[in-house]
Amino acid sequence: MPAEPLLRIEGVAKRFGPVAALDGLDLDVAPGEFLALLGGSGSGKSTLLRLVAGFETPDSGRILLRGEDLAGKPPQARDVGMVFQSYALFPHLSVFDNVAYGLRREGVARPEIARRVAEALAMVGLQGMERRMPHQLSGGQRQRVALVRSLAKRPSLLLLDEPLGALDAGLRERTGFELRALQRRTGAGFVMVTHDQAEALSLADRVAVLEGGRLVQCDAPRVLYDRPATRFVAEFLGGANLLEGRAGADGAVECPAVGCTLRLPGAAPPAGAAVSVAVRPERIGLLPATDAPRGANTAAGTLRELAYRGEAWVALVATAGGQVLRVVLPGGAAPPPPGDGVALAWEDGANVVLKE
Ligand SMILES: Nc1ncnc2c1ncn2[C@@H]1O[C@H](COP(=O)(O)OP(=O)(O)OP(=O)(O)O)[C@@H](O)[C@H]1O
Repeated sequence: MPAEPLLRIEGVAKRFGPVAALDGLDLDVAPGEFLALLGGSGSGKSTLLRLVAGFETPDSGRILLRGEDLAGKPPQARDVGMVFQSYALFPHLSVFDNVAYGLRREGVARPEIARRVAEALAMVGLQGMERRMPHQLSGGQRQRVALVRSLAKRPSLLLLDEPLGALDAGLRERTGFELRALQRRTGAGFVMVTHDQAEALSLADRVAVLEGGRLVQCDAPRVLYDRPATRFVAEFLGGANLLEGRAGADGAVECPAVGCTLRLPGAAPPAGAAVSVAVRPERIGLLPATDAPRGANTAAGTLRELAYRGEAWVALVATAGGQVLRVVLPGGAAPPPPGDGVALAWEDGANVVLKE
């Protein structure tokens, strides 16, 4: 992280009556960084964007853009653009006029407006569509117009609130890639709200996970996925299995709900300590009961449910201890039929010890 972040959020709190929408949040965004804000409904994601854009005022804390405190600065005076899920194009204005709108309001000269609009539309492959009205565009095209409209003023920070939420799955992925390319080309910092974890992981440089108005973890996608800090993050991202146990004198963790012993990577926990461990479903191998391995990180069980998803199988296995574990196998695997006895096995490195 460079010395001066593009955006710095320091201890920001915001209440709406009895609801603490944000509860003392600290977060930095580096210049040119793509940050995703991920969290469940009501976790405070939109409130955070609205505070940065200037549509709401924090109760306490500071918001700095390139070191400048934004307190008291109206939205239009901030070097910040915003894109909403609902496109929010002016229906009675052409594509050209929609993109030119903000530039005209700023008093930019006409030839410069024409140049910037053409450049903006070319960036998202919409050249030649200047005269079209919003209703003559597809959903994906409308969202691209909304995107470049918000970038026409060349803000150093772009806030995006569920920008892909209204698009269907195929278009969502393609527009996501375009968004990413656009971000790289403009060099602007992007902060995107989403509650789609796959979208956050695939597009962002870092993902900030919010829970109840607090930041629970902010890391690169791979780190967040492989090393979730808390139970919430582990469950929210990829539906990890949560195993509870107690450390023995040898450092191994007995897990009665599964009927297994866990061997942890790294330093052994003190004897008697309660330990929570996350194990990703795709890190667990599934074998016929006849090939059951012995020792740590193995469990016996019965295959309860099996679902084919094309690129993967999802299996639910009721373990000897009673807890049901979720296992994801590659689509090319040939799992046994439901009802069969199975054995599960995973490596030490798959055991991620959670802080809380
Ligand atoms: N203007 C408002 N008046 C009253 N309560 C509000 C207002 N705006 C937000 N809240 C409350 O603050 C909390 C956080 O809301 P926010 O919209 O930031 O969540 P979110 O994470 O964006 O949720 P979603 O994913 O559902 O959009 C919620 O409990 C919400 O009901």
